[in-house]
Amino acid sequence: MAASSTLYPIPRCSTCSRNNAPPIFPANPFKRFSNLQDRPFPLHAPRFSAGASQAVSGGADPWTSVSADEEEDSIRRLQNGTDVRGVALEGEKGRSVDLTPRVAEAIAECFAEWVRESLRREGTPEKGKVRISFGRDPRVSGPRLSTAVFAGLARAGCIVFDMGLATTPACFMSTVMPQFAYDASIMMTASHLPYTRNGLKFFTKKGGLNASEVEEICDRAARKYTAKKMGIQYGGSVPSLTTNKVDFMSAYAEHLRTIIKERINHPTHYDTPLQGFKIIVNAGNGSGGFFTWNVLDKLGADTFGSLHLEPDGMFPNHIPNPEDATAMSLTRAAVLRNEADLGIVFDTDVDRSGVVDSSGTAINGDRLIALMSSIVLKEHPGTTVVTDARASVALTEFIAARGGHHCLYRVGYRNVINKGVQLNKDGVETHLMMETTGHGALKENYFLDDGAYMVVKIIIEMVRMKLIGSDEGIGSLIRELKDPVESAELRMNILTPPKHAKEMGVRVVETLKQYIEEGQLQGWHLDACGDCWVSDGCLIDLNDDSAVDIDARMYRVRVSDEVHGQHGWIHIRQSVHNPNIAVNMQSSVVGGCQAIARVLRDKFLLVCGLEEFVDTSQIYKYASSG
Ligand SMILES: O=P(O)(O)OC[C@H]1O[C@H](O)[C@H](O)[C@@H](O)[C@@H]1O
Repeated sequence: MAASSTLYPIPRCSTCSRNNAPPIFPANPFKRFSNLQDRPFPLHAPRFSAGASQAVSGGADPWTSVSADEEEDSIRRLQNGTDVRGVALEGEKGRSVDLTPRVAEAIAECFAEWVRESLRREGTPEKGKVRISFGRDPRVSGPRLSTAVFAGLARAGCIVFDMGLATTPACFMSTVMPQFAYDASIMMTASHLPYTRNGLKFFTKKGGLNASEVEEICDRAARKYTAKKMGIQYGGSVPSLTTNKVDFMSAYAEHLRTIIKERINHPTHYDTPLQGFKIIVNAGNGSGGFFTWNVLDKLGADTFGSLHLEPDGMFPNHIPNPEDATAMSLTRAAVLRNEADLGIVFDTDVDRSGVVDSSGTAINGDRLIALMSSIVLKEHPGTTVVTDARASVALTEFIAARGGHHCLYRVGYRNVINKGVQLNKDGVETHLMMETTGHGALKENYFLDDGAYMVVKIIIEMVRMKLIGSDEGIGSLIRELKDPVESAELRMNILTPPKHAKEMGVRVVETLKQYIEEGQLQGWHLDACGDCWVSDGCLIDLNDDSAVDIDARMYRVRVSDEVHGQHGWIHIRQSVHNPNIAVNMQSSVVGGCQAIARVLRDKFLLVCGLEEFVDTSQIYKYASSG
């Protein structure tokens, strides 16, 4: 979207109720910033040209004549990074349902059209109808929305394969496993978000769609929805709805079992290599229960004491999320109670995981990355590991001490994975890409973030250690990883109307960058370099590199003071999912994060003139605490 000339309404400040501040935005809200002037922000995909739309509909394009309205905007806003996410059920204060069956149908139809166009563009010979698989997590809105998705896919002329309850990585695998090899797949999930939410993730054989591709699909769906609502004819009649039920999860589970058996190659019981191991799974009532009965049990593990395996779309126990404190502490307790060798925590759709070792230590975030790095570095000495830029300095040291290279990159699992793909293309061997949220992808596994596959790697290592006579357990592999002395994550909600939130997020983040570049925040220096495999960590985060699909503005800043020298960092970015700005900090000195928050408050927020547009209460509270 080009810099707009819109004057923003002055919102009411949530903390002080001021609402009569003079407008601070000039006619061009980006005028003050020379680096932003005249540069279109890639916040919205351009509208399709008439030609492009004709290619879709095969005739004159009636959509371009439909003017945008608030409903269209709300459909476009369902794009959340690389996913579609929205409210599917009533029950959230201040939020109405925006992911309705009709909207889901329009999005599914547009995805199918997009797939068909992509296949044609790539010159893939058409072998009849496009085949699309579909899976979902157990959310209560799932069955109703699924019917709508099937209708959208059928309307676009696809053959639909219904996998039923499935995981996100399994959906991708259904496009590459030879006996299935669907052209594309859709997973209906809202990951760890509350039961009222739902969403869609899209895959082709090349992997998950990027943010700009999802943006394009949502934009098209918004116009299709409006056209339909206005009664404009844009396609033939809806074909009769037939879906083919397919038991893909059994095939996928067998695939995981085969990997475990082959790689452990147990000398005495090849088919049951997990005999003698107690493993606790906490599926959080999401889609991950299959891993217990269809993988671990069949390989001989004792999974007695596992938690929340039954799918329940109301998630009655806790949020299925390896970052969730309750999920982790319940799993730790179960591991200790049952004297288990390992505990596993999956998120709802199993693209993320965390583990607990036999001593009850939670291994998620940086620790999980360290554990996976130590395994992968043994297999691929000297490899580069890509993570998001919220990883600790200690993690960089841990990877370097094992001969690896650490590339710190943009937050967002797709960004991290794409960076790894790019590095490999550039000749920099990169086998592991992991986000601190628990998304982890391996080069050996299609660069796919698969929480179950990550756990498979850890289990194989655990058994191998035992086979060579070590009783130390997998926790011993990360004994040398130091925890940061302090770390904090705070949020600043954006107070503008939703349609301006992205733009305001850009403005706040870029204004802070400008202050830092001008030296107004003493001891703060932007962390950026152009080399991706230096051993002390690196960060390419230019935000305006046209080669990179920018979904959110973000910067990491090194922070020093006169007493300690460089003692920490602050990472500031637009949230991918919500109208807020995320602020992460780490420091190696006690009180360091609070000192960073004070500088942010006093030298930036209080003076930048943007305070009216963001809720700074969390920063203020943290800065003045203690
Ligand atoms: O921007 P936020 O709201 O913090 O969310 C950011 C996170 O969202 C999801 O969980 C994605 O899977 C992560 O890759 C991303 O880092």
